[in-house]
Amino acid sequence: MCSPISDSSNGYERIDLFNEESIKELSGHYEKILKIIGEDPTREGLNKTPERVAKAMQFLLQGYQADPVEILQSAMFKEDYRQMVIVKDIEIYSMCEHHLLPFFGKAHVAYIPNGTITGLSKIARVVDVFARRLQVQERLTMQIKECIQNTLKPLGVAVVIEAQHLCMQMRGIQKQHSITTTSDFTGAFEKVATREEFIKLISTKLS
Ligand SMILES: Nc1nc2c(ncn2[C@@H]2O[C@H](COP(=O)(O)OP(=O)(O)OP(=O)(O)O)[C@@H](O)[C@H]2O)c(=O)[nH]1
Ligand SMILES: [Zn+2]
Repeated sequence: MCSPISDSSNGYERIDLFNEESIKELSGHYEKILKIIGEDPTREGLNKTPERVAKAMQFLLQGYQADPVEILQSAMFKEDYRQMVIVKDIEIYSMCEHHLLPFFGKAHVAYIPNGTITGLSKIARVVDVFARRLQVQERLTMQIKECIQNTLKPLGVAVVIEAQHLCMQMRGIQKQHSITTTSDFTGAFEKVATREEFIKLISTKLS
């Protein structure tokens, strides 16, 4: 595991994004891949590519190095607000664990506090931490829900993710316009009326 670059306890800033040892090792593998696909890794356009890809992978998969529970715990405030809090249209960029190709779209997250609220940005950070790992969309949806439910202990959590999968667009079945929607709910959101209010609010566009 990489060593921390900062002592911050918010669970995200301690990520050591560009770990030299793993970049070197990854670069060696990408150089071999370039050769196997019939390229010349020494030609001008490619000679830095293995390192660039290694850094890109470290960036895209940085979520393994962050602790989402710590992120939420770093900004929890006692507050008596007991209505729905929704953070919607959180853009996600994740990587399909079957093909190592991106899937991307939006996450909508809601919770109903039970005496404790969290910083709004922390919700988006939690989404990012789980998205920046190898994933399937269903697990990503569940992990976000479970993390918020178990850490904040609200009256309920709702998560909806809408995403396009490049493995279904650029290759394989090649369906360019298909969108996958996943959702998961706990507690108060199991009540149909509450869930409908959430769905209505995430579907409404501000003018
Ligand atoms: N449920 C789920 N499936 C996913 C996700 N991302 C990719 N997949 C699917 O994972 C499946 C892997 O199926 P396989 O038959 O083992 O792989 P494949 O031969 O490459 O399949 P095709 O994509 O159909 O060509 C495919 O159906 C993908 O569409 C995801 O987030 N959730
Ligand atoms: Zn895939």
